[in-house]
Formats: sequence, structure tokens, C-alpha cells
Amino acid sequence: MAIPIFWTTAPGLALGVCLASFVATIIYFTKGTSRGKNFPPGPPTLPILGNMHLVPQERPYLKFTEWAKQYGGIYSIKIAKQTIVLISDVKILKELYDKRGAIYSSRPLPHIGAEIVCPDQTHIIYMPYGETSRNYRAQYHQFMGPGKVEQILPWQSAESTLLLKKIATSPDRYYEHTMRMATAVILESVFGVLPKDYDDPEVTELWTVQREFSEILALTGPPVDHFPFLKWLPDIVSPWRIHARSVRAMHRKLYFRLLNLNKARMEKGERYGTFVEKLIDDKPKHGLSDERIAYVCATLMEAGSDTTASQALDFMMALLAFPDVLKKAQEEVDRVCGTSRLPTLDDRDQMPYIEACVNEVLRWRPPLPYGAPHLLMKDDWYEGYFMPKGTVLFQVQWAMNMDENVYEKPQDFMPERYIRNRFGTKFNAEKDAETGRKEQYGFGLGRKICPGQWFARNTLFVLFAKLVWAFDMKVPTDPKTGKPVPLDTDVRTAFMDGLTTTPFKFPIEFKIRSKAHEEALNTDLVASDKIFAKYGGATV
Ligand code: HEM
Repeated sequence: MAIPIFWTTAPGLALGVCLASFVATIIYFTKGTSRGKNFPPGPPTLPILGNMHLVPQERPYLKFTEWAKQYGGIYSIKIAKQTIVLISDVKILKELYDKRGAIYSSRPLPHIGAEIVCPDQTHIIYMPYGETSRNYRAQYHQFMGPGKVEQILPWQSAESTLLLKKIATSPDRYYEHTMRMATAVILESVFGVLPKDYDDPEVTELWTVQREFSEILALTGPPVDHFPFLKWLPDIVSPWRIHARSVRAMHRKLYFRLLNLNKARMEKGERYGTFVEKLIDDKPKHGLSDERIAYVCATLMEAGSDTTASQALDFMMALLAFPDVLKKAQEEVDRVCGTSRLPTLDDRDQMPYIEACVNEVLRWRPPLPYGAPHLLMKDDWYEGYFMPKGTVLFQVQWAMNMDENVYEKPQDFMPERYIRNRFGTKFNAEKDAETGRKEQYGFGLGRKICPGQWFARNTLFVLFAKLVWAFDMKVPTDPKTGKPVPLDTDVRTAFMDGLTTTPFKFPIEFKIRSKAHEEALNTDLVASDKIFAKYGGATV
């Protein structure tokens, strides 16, 4: 073939190379950004961006919920070249996450999270599905699986009583006290450390790094995770890398301080009966390094603190917005406990309404409104839809929970729905139960289901029962107008953003219900002090 004369001159050659590079770049960035043949449906894509321009930076789950109405229980979007499948239908979830769990249970490994913040697969959220992740989960089961989780009860019980006392003493700090309590149960049972106040370094450091980490974990995280070529840019123009390194440094400072504290104590023969001690003792059995032990344990603080605290705060907010719920809950705890003692987990069978409150709070304000990402390990087909290996999937919990076809008045906090029907649905779902419908999807399902679900449910049950037993709670009155101050419960304005949702601090008035309640609370606190004594005692 004759070469055109144009290419044989030096400027012509340079121009040709530039043109070819330009075309190659366009092809590289455009290829794979549109929805492939037979992919689940979804919004129209643009070259290079895919659907990135349509996904809001804040609270993307609200958009995902809108799209679920438009495209159905399974649909797909493209974030640059990445295919993302969003599921909000329980039957589809059951089929993919549960039945086909062997190929739907891995995690994506984004550059920032998996290579900078938590490299070397130490953190379970950035770990491919395989032997190490199964080993981590086996250790979690030993600590907080069914039949084991009861060992944590003494801390849950003592800490919830302490929270009541702290709220009674300084109600304006109810928010900080609740956050401290959620972290404290885990710090005590996992690391043998009692944080006295929210301002203690273990608690503030955890919550600070947790907020930063939650933003990194969110789908709308750093741009480099969507355009991987950006990882080759130098630090000076890569602020996300510098930020990610600081999050890693914060993680490690806290994690290793706690691990080393325990090792030093154990060398002196001091024992607190904690999870970390067991993992250190069992090293020859599970083969986890010190580094991995630190992450196994600290992940519990991360995964369990803001989820639990959010739910406790959501419950308080719901009680203000739906005062009838408080009345009904109080009737139940009063019937079972009277005024002379506080509720305990042993009362669970007699307190179906409190149990329904736990289910309803998980539905009303799910702490992970679009779950955690799963990664498909092999090409797969579902009902005529093709999903390529490497597809990232999200369970859109918000869309599931706010579905008017499933829940009556989904925006309302109505624990009764779980009394009328154990699934909370407006239709009788007993028949669906045969095909695997679960009462609760807030903890996920399949092989990645939350291993802390029993731990969380116990904390929430005991705390909710004690809270309504001890306090009347209401929206404070504005002294200027004499009217209740406005209460905002809207997720768009009253809640923080990130992978997890937590309400901002809201106005609330706590009033201990009677002198008898106060005395019983003080007596219970004396019993709880036995738990706290070995850590040098708690302060209120
Ligand atoms: C109301 C409280 C909680 C909710 C709603 C919740 C929900 C979830 C969800 C949705 C997932 C992801 C499941 C998936 O990938 O499909 C998860 C993972 C996880 N949760 Fe929870 N969680 C809660 C409390 C806790 C607590 C208290 C702990 C531990 C003390 C905990 C430990 C974990 C861990 C370690 C994972 C990662 C599991 C893995 O990747 O294999 N969670 N949780």
C-alpha cells in the first residue's frame, strides 16, 4: 500500500501522531462508558461520563430510589467505565446475594480505599471474597454470633443504664453521650477500654476518622476512583491522596495504640475477658498477624459505632415526631417492669412493641441507605440481563424501605406494622416467607450479611426499652413564641451525608418520669458500677 505523501514530511508526521493519539484517547475514554447489550436498563449515558453527571454528590440514594420507580427492582448505571447495578427487589436480592453468593460476595478495591487507606487487604471492607475474609468472619462469629453474643450483654446493659444517667445529668449533651455509649460498648468488649466521656481520645479520634472514612467509602468518593489514570498524577495536584494518607495515619495511630495496650497488659498478666485478648491467645489457630488482629478488632468500632448511635438518635427523633409511639412503648415497659426496675433483655418476649420499634427504626432511617458495595466475580445472567465480571452492586435499602407498594405510609414511624405482620408489609407476606422473605434487610443478606446484627439488635432493644421506661421526651417549647420548636426529620436537611446517615443534633427535652424511676435508675447504676470498676469506674 502506498503511504500518502503527507505522512512522509516531519510536520505531517507530528500532526498525524497527535491526531492518532487524540482519536485513541477519545476511544479509550468513551469505550465502555455506555450501557452494554442486555445490561439491566437505566438512564441514558454520555460519552466518557456514563451517568456520572446524573448521580448527585450528596445523598445519591434518593436518586437511586427515583430510578428504582422508573426502571424497576434491578437497573444499571455507568460511572465512567464502571458498571453499577442497583437492586431494590427482595426476590432479586435473594437470588443474587444469597443463592448465587459464591460469585456475588466480593468487594470492589478502589485505588484510594484499597491501595492507600487500607492496603494489603487488612480491612474487611476492602477484601476480595476468599479465605482471609472468611477467616475474619469466623472470628466475628466466635465473638458475636448466635449463642456467643450473650457474652457482651453485661456491657450493653451497664452502658445503657449509664447513658440514661448521663442524659439525666447533662441532657444538653444527649447527642455526645449517645455516640460515646455506642462506641463504649465495643471499646469495652473488644479492647477492654472504658471511655469516660465523648471527649476521651479513643472516642473523638474514632468519630473524627469515621466521618472522613465514610466519605471515602461513599460511591461519590474521590474522582480518582472513577478515572484511574488520575492515580499517576503527582501529590501536588492530588489532594485526595494526601487526605487518604492522613486517614490511614489516624486509623493506625488509634488501632495500634489499642492493640499494644492489650499486649502490654497481657504481658503483666492482666485480663479483661475481651475479644482482642482471645485473638492474641488464638494466634496459632487462626494465623492472623498482629496487623490483621488490630484491623479485625478496630473494624468493629467503625462498623458498629455510628450505625448503632444513628439508630438510637433516630429513635429519639421518631419519638418526638410520633408521640403516640412513646405512649404505647411506655405502656408496655410499665406493664412488664413497673417503676421498681429497669427493663432487661430477658423481657424481650414480653415486649413485642419495643422489638417492633427496633425493626421500624431500621426501616425508617436505615443507617446504610444503599448498603455496602458487592463485586461480581464472574460474568452472569439474570432473567435475560447480562452483568459482566467486575460489576459493582448496591442494595438500595432506602428504595426498599420507602416503597409504597410494600409499606403503608412508609414515611411514618409506625412500629405497629411489625405487630400486625412480622414482615411489616401491608400485604400478608407469610407465603413469601416460604420463598425466603426476611423480616429485616437493613443488615444485608447472603455471605456478606452484617456479622454484628445480633450485637446491634441487643444494644438497641435494651437501650430503647430503658429510654422509654426512664424518660418522657418531647420537642422543647420556644420561650419566645410559647410553641414547640420546629423539628426537622427530613433526610435531605436533618441528616449527615456519607455511606452512613446520622441525624444532626436536634432539640429534645428529657424529663425523668418520677422519683421512683430515678431511684430505680440509681440502684441499677450501682449494679452497673461492678462492670465499670475494673476499668477504674465510670463518670456521669
Ligand atoms: C443498626 C446497626 C447496624 C446496621 C444497620 C448494620 C448494617 C450493615 C450492613 C448493611 C452491612 C453490609 C452488608 C453487605 O455487604 O451486604 C454491614 C457490614 C458489617 N457490619 Fe454491620 N450494621 C450494624 C451494626 C454493626 C455492629 C454493632 C457491628 C459490630 C460490632 C457491625 C459489624 C459489621 C462488619 C464487620 C461488617 C462487614 C462485613 C463483611 O464485609 O463481611 N455492624 N453492616
